[in-house]
Amino acid sequence: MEFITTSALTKKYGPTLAVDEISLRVEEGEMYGFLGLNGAGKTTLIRMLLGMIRPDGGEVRLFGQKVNRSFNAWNQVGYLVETPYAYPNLSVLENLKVYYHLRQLKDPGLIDRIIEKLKLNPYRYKKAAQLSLGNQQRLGLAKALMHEPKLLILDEPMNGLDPEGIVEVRQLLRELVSTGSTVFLSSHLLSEMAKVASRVAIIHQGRLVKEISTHDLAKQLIQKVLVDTRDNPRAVAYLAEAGTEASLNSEQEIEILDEKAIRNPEMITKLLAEKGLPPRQVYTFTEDLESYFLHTIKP
Ligand SMILES: Nc1ncnc2c1ncn2[C@@H]1O[C@H](COP(=O)(O)OP(=O)(O)OP(=O)(O)O)[C@@H](O)[C@H]1O
Repeated sequence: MEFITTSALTKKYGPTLAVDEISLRVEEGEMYGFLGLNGAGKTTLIRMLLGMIRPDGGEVRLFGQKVNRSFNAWNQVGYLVETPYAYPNLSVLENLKVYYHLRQLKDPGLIDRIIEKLKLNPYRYKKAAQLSLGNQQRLGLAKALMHEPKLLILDEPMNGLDPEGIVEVRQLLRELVSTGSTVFLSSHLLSEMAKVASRVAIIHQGRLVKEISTHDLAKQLIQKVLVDTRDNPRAVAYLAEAGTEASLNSEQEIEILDEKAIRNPEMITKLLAEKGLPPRQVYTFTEDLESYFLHTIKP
């Protein structure tokens, strides 16, 4: 079953076409990524999915039902859009209680379970306004998830989280999908999307420019290993002798595009260490959305 269907969905702000005839289909059980640079139109589309703003053209259907005033399945939808906290002067617990009552929920255990799940226990009595951005984001996610919706619509859910928080939210989203939820999430971070979503729509200036499986997207991304030693020209020569093509980039770092090295960068470390040039730094680089646009989408 299609959980989200948009048909030629359009929104204008004056002369700006924020969303320009976007048609999408999200199937039940998918983790669907909505990827675009800042200002691409992600938030505008999400607001239309949630019935927060009216389209100027086209329509939205959730679970096959048209989103309008008589749409009656909001209890099956959880969402997080931009500023996550609603009541800055209330504590985390009070915020969740308000939300519990607003949603007319009937299972008091839900609040404790969601606090546990989002690791908000240490901040239970802290005012929302005093939380770090990452914990505000967790509180927003707690609200989105508390009523155990079938469909989650999340605008940049990784925003403000530290690397550890990103890994936790990533795991949480995967867990939700593995237990049958459907997730639609937006991001400007291509590498993050490639890790979580199964399919990705790429939008640019309001238009859908590509819909691609993350498996195929990963194959199209430029990856390389960057290495720094105390004598990079000599290291490049050693690598060439060993059959690994390498070159110096404009920063005079060693750049290796070889697939084997990308899969196993330790082999480079080992080889150079044996030649007396142990690397000071070895890291794998995966291009970002701007760079991907440059070689695929922009003419
Ligand atoms: N209320 C509004 N009034 C006028 N223009 C708007 C409004 N909301 C959005 N826009 C414009 O519409 C375009 C799309 O904005 P939108 O916020 O949807 O993009 P986004 O992809 O979510 O970007 P960001 O990640 O920066 O929020 C932008 O050019 C933005 O300036």
